[in-house]
This record gives sequence, C-alpha cells and structure tokens, in this order.
Amino acid sequence: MPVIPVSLAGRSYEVRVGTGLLADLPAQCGKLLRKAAVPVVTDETVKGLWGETVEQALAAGGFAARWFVLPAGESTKSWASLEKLVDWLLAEEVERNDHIIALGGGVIGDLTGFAASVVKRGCGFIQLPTTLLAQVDSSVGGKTAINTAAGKNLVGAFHQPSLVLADLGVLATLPRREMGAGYAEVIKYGILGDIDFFAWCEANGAKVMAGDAQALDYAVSESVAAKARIVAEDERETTGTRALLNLGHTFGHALEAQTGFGDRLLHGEAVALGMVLAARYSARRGYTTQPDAARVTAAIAGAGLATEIAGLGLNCSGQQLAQHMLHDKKMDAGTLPFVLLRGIGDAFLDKQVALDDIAAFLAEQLA
Ligand SMILES: NC(=O)c1ccc[n+]([C@@H]2O[C@H](COP(=O)([O-])OP(=O)(O)OC[C@H]3O[C@@H](n4cnc5c(N)ncnc54)[C@H](O)[C@@H]3O)[C@@H](O)[C@H]2O)c1
Ligand SMILES: O=C(O)C(=O)C[C@@H](O)[C@H](O)[C@H](O)COP(=O)(O)O
Ligand SMILES: [Zn+2]
Repeated sequence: MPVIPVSLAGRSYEVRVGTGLLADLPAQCGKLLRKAAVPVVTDETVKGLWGETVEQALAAGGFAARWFVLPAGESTKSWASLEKLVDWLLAEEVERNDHIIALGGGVIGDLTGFAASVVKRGCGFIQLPTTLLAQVDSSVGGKTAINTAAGKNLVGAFHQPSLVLADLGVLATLPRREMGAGYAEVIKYGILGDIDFFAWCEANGAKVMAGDAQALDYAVSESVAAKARIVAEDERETTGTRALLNLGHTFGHALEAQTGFGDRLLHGEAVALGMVLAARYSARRGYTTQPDAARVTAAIAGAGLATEIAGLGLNCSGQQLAQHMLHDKKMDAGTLPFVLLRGIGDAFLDKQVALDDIAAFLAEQLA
C-alpha cells in the first residue's frame, strides 16, 4: 500500500492510498480515536453510499459513529453550514485532542477542516476523501475554507489533518462527471511541474476515468506525492512554490463565482477550463508555444472536460469575469500574480500581469 508522508516540522502525517481502508478504520486510525463516540461529518449522498461501511467498521472496533450529515454540493461550504457544524461539535463536547472524521469530497473536507481549526482554537481531524478530487488534492495540505458572497474560499485557515486515508474502493460509486472533475486536478500536477506525468496522463487518462485499479492507484499516489513535496516546501504559500498548485484557479474561481458555485460548473471543471486559459494566455504572452497550449487543451478534452468558455453561456463580459479576480488571495498591493507556463511541466508565477489584458483575452475567449 503506498504510504506518502507529508513532512512538516512537528506535524507530519501520512496519506495512505489503498483499497478497503474504510472497513479497517479503527486499526488505520490507531490511537487517534480516543473515545467511544466518534464524530463523523459527511453529506447525504456519501452517507447513503458509504455510511454503513464506516458505521460497521467503527462498531467492530468498539466505537459508535455520531453523524453530522449535510446536503451534498458546493453550496454547503457556507457560513450557515459552518455555524451549524461548530455548534454541533461543541454540543458533542469535542475536545482539542479528539479527532473529527471528514467523510466525503472536498466540500466536506474543507468545511470540516475549517470547523476543526476553530473549535477550542484547534482540534484534530482525519480526512476520509471519497472523491477522486479529494483524494488527489483537497484532503492533503491543510487548506480549509468556506465560500462567501465575495468569492471562493475567502474565509478559512491552514489546518493540517492528522491522517488521510484514500480508499480507492469508494471511487466505484463516483459518477463519471465527478471523476472528470477530479482528473483535472490530477493532470494539473503534470502540467505545472512534471512533463513525464503529463505524458502518462495523455496515455492513461481513459483508464483512470474508467476506474482501472492500477491506473487509479498510480494517478492518486503520484498526485499525492507531488502535492506533499510542494506543501512540505511551502506550507503556507509564502514563497511562491505552493501558489503553483493554483494553476488554472484564478480563471477557474472567477468562473465558479460567475456561475454561482452550483452544479452548473464543478470546481474541477472550472480548473480544467482555467488551465486551458492559462496555457493559451501563456502562449499569447510568448512564454510558451501555441502547440504546447494545444497539447494541454487536447489532453483535457480527451478526458471529456470542456475546454471552451464560449460554450458555457456565461452572458458576461471579459471585464466582468476579470473583476472576480480582484478578490483572489494572491492579490498583492494591487497586482495579481498569475500562474503561467514556460512549457508543459514548467509553471511559474508571473507578477507582471495587467488585469485589463486578462479582461481583453477573456473577451476574445468568450466570443
Ligand atoms: N483544500 C484544498 O486544497 C482543495 C483542493 C481542491 C479542491 N478543493 C475544494 O474541494 C471542493 C470540491 O470537491 P469535490 O469535487 O470532492 O466536490 P464534493 O465534495 O461536492 O463532491 C462531489 C459530489 O460527489 C458526491 N460524492 C462524494 N463521494 C462520492 C462517492 N464515493 N460516490 C458517489 N458520490 C460521491 C458528493 O456527495 C457530491 O455530490 C471545492 O469546494 C474546492 O474548492 C479544496
Ligand atoms: O493546495 C493548494 O495550495 C491548492 O491551491 C489546491 C487547489 O486545487 C485548491 O482548489 C485550493 O483550495 C485553492 O486554493 P485557494 O487558496 O486559491 O483557495
Ligand atoms: Zn483546486
């Protein structure tokens, strides 16, 4: 079983990738579970599909799951959900050294991690990611957040989990559209820093999308290892290294905001479009070549993901889309550093981007 360490001074933890990890939960968690009652946060869909497995595994180890179940979907990453969850955790008398379990996709992981960061000024949590996206990205690295009226992930904290168990078996029930959204964050690691992994994705993306066990194991393990390396180097996104994980996200978050954080455009789908835009904009600026941008576009289209924002029916101008970017967390004294490409596998942070030029570029892409 691949075990990937996330090495942080004094707070290192493991990401275990394998099959059957949920059914083996008490043994996997070991001493992290200290009390008979274990708080488990999930969404309605995941509870219906995987709740029984978790409940029975805990019961077999002498534990009782205490469930907090939220509606599925991006709108759950809200102030309202956070308030309800925090009140519930306090009513459950969760202590600092306890661990809350987050069972679900990135929405549940981000929200539960944020709640864990503020309850009693910080208690423990364990990530049980159940989407491809959560296994390869959101469960690792400690970014937690909710969305607000002003934009995506604008309120949150860095708070690392104590353990991540990526059970590949749970992906069997994941709809194809959600697999595609997760695959966007997989291929991101290739585009931003590893041309060999990108080429592997070009050759094996269809297998990953079809749920091939070996391909999934490799894709998840390689993605987690790539993220762990970056997070270990720049945990709090202060040096610019971690910001590279934001490839496609400045465009993507603007698209998510414009479409109202709903089912119309999933986070991974927005990131896929954002990476195409970042590649095309990099070519327009002369940093990379048109053939590179076309290769990125083709690899993303090959996974069944949309690559043209003109097809989204956004009904807005390039300027309006660019306005959303003013709230980006990378914003620094009036300039917005953008993750661009010098080539496939060679992302960098460009601090010289003019938002008016981005707006003009977006207007062309929308036409
Ligand atoms: N913290 C980070 O570093 C980070 C990284 C990437 C994305 N994110 C965030 O993650 C969120 C997106 O995560 P997501 O794509 O996992 O979305 P999600 O949590 O909404 O899950 C997607 C859908 O899949 C369902 N689902 C989950 N597991 C399932 C399973 N095994 N079988 C069937 N259905 C299942 C859910 O109920 C939901 O309807 C966004 O809010 C994004 O901002 C955070
Ligand atoms: O872990 C990171 O760092 C990332 O940027 C991963 C992204 O895929 C993720 O969507 C993250 O939540 C975006 O970060 P944000 O700081 O722009 O909200
Ligand atoms: Zn993302």
